[in-house]
Amino acid sequence: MKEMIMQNNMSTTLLEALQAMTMLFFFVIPLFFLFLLSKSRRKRLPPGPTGWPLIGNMMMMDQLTHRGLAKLAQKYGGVFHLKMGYVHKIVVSGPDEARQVLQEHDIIFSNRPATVAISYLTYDRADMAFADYGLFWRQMRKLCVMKLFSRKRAESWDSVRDEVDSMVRIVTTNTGTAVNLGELVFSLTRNIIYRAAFGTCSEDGQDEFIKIMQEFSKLFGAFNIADFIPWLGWIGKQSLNIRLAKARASLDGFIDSIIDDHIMRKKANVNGRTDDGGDRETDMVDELLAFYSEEAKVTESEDLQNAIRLTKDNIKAIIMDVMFGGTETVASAIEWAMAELMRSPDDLKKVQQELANVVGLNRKVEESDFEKLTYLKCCLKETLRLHPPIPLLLHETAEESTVTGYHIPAKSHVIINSFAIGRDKNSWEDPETYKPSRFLKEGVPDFKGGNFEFLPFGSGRRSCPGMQLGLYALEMAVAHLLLCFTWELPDGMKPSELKMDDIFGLTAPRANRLVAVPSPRLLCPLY
Ligand code: HEM
Repeated sequence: MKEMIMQNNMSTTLLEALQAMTMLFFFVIPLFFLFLLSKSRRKRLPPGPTGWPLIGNMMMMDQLTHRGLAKLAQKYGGVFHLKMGYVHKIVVSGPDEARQVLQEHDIIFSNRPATVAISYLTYDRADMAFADYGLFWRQMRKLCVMKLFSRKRAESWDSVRDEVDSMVRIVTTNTGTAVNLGELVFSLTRNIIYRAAFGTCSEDGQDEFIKIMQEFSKLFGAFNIADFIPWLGWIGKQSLNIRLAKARASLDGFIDSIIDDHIMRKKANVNGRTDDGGDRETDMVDELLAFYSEEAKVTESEDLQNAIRLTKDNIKAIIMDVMFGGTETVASAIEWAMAELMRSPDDLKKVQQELANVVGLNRKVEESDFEKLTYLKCCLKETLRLHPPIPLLLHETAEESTVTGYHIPAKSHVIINSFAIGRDKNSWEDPETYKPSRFLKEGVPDFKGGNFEFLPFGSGRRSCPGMQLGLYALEMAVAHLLLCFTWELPDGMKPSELKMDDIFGLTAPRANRLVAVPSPRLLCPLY
């Protein structure tokens, strides 16, 4: 009996062991392998700091500056990932990764991210800079490049010359005293663009317009939770909407009257002539009105006139693009160029000697002089390398893609850190040092070709359409400031004491305005 019970117990244990083994072979092990397989197949996002549930890395919001992101790139590499609420942010900080984004997969990466504020202030992306890549953007860009920024539009180039002359005149009357060069060059570029856009330089109008632009700029950068977690959009919605509506109403009030005035002149058939019958320069509003219609239209046509019709909202939005794209960028480049030279007296001496040799001290700089002003060009390139006026290029993916093997989801916000790329230690020797002579060497990257180590104007489809005009204004302004004056820092300040901090916004200008004391240098009065 005892034996029978023991035998029974043994067979039960054996049965249980068999059942356990069957479970293991047929369920647990296959499940384990399935798990491993799915893990290996799961798309691998680029590395990055671990985030919190729902908010992701939103606590790191203050690090989303060109310097903060460059620091994170040292830890996580040339492409890394952050999650801000529901939004994937992909940060590109290496030249090879930038090449993949801007060249290899450029169509996928050519959209622009737009916040609630940006969409509202650009009349639902009726402009070029914030329009997504597609037919509308393509025809709009063609129009802007051919009609607004081209070298053929001599009026814009003339306004650069005239306004540089006015600036030199102001400095001439202030020689021997400390001049706020920063303020001066900011008003120079505002005058250039304002005149190129509206054909006038009225100071009252400009003051009002600058205030409107400043409010736009603040709203573009304002934090709004709806941009990251849409269902929390009710927080602060009312006050933001009031500010947005007020800002756009001021712009409407300001530009509508200018547009109406231009339309009236066009109807009266006096376009191109002043009231007294003389020639009137055509401005950007005139150029855009040639495409005006009550309803917007865009077609595939090769012929520009059939390709696109613009409403007043389109015209207003494009004018804002030009104002934002062309003022702070050029002004901050001129101010940084002068500051770097003030801190590097040997380079300053070399450039001034070159100007004296090529131009002489008894005439103004001509456009044809620039090809011989080699060292000046090196100094400007070195400035743009260390201080790219737009330090972060903002793109968005139209569909999912990959960068260096990592998965990039559709609708990711892609930040190309041009500031970090210009200081990449694998691409540049002694990257933090201002050394213009590096550009004298053969094979050093330039921003005009397909080099991804140096991206002050971006590269590919969304690169800067105003580059030629911007460079012309930069070269003209710096060349005249250095040809016509010698410069000293105020109050006996030594070059090494000049502060070089920047601030982060749409552009990265100097944190402290550059102040310097000019002395006359020309041999005869030209101004
Ligand atoms: C030193 C001067 C300038 C610099 C460094 C500069 C730089 C840039 C950069 C980096 C971009 C973005 C590229 C990208 O997202 O990949 C850009 C775009 C743009 N820039 Fe400039 N820019 C300058 C002058 C100008 C001027 C003078 C204008 C117009 C008068 C202008 C109009 C624009 C516009 C409209 C865009 C948007 C293009 C698009 O989205 O298709 N820029 N610029």
